[in-house]
Amino acid sequence: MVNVHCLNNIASVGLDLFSDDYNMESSYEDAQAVLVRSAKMHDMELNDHLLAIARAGAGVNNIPLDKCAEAGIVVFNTPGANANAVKEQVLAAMLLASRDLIGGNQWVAENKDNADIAKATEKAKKAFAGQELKGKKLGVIGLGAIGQLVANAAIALGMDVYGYDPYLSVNAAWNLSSKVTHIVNVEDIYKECNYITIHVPALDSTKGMINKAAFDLMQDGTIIVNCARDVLVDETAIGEALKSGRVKKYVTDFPNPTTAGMEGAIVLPHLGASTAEAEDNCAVMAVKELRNYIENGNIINSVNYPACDMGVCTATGRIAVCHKNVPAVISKITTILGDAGVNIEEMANKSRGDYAYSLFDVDKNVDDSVIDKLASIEGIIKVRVVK
Ligand SMILES: NC(=O)c1ccc[n+]([C@@H]2O[C@H](COP(=O)([O-])OP(=O)(O)OC[C@H]3O[C@@H](n4cnc5c(N)ncnc54)[C@H](O)[C@@H]3O)[C@@H](O)[C@H]2O)c1
Ligand SMILES: O=C(O)[C@H](O)COP(=O)(O)O
Repeated sequence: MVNVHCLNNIASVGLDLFSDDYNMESSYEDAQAVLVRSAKMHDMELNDHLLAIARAGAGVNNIPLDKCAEAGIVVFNTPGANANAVKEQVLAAMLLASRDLIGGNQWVAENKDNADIAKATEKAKKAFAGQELKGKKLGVIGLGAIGQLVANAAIALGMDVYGYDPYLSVNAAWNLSSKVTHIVNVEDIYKECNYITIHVPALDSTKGMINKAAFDLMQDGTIIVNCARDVLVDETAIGEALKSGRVKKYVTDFPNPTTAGMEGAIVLPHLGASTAEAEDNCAVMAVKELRNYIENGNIINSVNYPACDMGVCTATGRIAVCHKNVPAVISKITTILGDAGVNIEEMANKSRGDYAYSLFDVDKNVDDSVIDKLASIEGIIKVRVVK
């Protein structure tokens, strides 16, 4: 039985994919597999039997990725599974920032008892007039799963779209409309665009990237949309930019003591991925990733270990090894297996930064003493008999 613990609510359509071999009632302390959305895991203990964590979503800044890698815990996310939900929210955000629908709706609520509301409307409505998206310049920073969908949708709405992503994957580039103008210096986005939306992960290199220097380059009345993470925008600087009129509206999905109530900000309670469709997609993908890792040792969509996929094991046994990406680990493993009379039928060895992962399909069952010998090799983090 494999113990599973959910740190957040995970859609049942995903959880239903676990077979009877999984115990869904496990505590966190006993879990071998954990499912999480935005629960913060940085200060949580990582138990010795924890094999994998699946983030049902995109951002993984709530998970200590290096600490997990060091403990041989493979962390997965679900790339693209909630991208359409966020794209639709970004479109709504741009519209809410352009047309004062919120103010207009509030006016109606405040005047609901006025018997002459229909007449009053025609006088009052000029206070809520707005501008159109068509023909405006939109800068998209980060053209991954979400950014590319936003860019393409904005093209369809008649916007002039500028895209910036120095690490753009080939797949993302293929999916991007050829009408998107490729921007090499992010400063050009700040200088040129009426609307700017950011879709990059929260990393040391991206924190505070939209800062005072960026606002100083912008035109008056720029609209900023942030459905990625609060830390990407310098919130003191955007408060000042809103006061000066450099920024007309800041739509953010991340309330905190600074943004909640900030004048000129439209603040949403982290709703980007909160659609039934996105929650289902993320849950299904996360559970499939966990099962594939636990049952086959395969790693697909990890954010701290390399991809490694040998399909379903047809040999007698399969051994999975999380290890440091250092010389001679593989030769030491093959020597120990050879000395034990075990033949390797197939193997894979992949690395990612400081860490590596290897799978060995072998012709006989390997006893505990051999596994212990493998585990004692310098640089080996975790050895698991998958089959
Ligand atoms: N509001 C929500 O509910 C919600 C939902 C999903 C994702 N998110 C956030 O949005 C982020 C992006 O999600 P995604 O699914 O598009 O991820 P993704 O990994 O598909 O795309 C991220 C893109 O950012 C690019 N990038 C990285 N550093 C950059 C930089 N310095 N400048 C420009 N581009 C850079 C990468 O090359 C990549 O193409 C997530 O990391 C998460 O924080 C929020
Ligand atoms: O990174 C993400 O996928 C989003 O921020 C969604 O977070 P949630 O799953 O907590 O809604």
